Amino acid sequence: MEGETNNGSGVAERICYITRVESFSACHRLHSKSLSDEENKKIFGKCNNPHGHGHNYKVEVTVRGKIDRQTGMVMNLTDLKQYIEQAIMKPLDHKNLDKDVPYFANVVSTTENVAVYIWDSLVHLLPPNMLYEIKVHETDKNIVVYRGE
Ligand SMILES: Nc1nc2c(c(=O)[nH]1)N=C([C@H](O)[C@H](O)COP(=O)(O)OP(=O)(O)OP(=O)(O)O)CN2
Ligand SMILES: [Zn+2]
Repeated sequence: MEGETNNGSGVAERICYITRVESFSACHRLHSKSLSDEENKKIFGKCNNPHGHGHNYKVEVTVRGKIDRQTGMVMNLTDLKQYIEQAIMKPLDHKNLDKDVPYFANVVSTTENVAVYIWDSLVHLLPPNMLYEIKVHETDKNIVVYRGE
């Protein structure tokens, strides 16, 4: 059957995807240091406002793996919650992304780059090859997916 692998003992193993959702609030300004003020204004428009603006971001973290026969879990969602706390909530929640998060000092705080930041932070905490996808909702209408490519 599709999605099954064999663990060598003839017993089929099932691959499953599990997702945990968290929300954080942050402000930012879209501004590139490698562009002139005029170019920034032209490209980013209202999002280049010098005083910034805020979002209630929603992040979906998806992990892929085998369902462990003994525990019935791909991984314990309580553990995933703690990794998310460490990699997303502590550094980003109620922060000015551009000023409080060193990563964004020279990286434009687009949702694409927020997704990459979250991937790079989480991938080191999770067991190897388990992180599958980061989906960031900047607004209800603007959604970015990053799969580590
Ligand atoms: N490729 C990207 N484009 C834009 C990003 C981004 O991260 N990646 N971000 C923004 C702004 O940060 C902005 O805050 C988006 O706001 P806005 O366009 O107002 O959001 P909505 O589309 O949800 O609002 P409506 O006005 O209701 O359409 C811009 N571009
Ligand atoms: Zn924005």
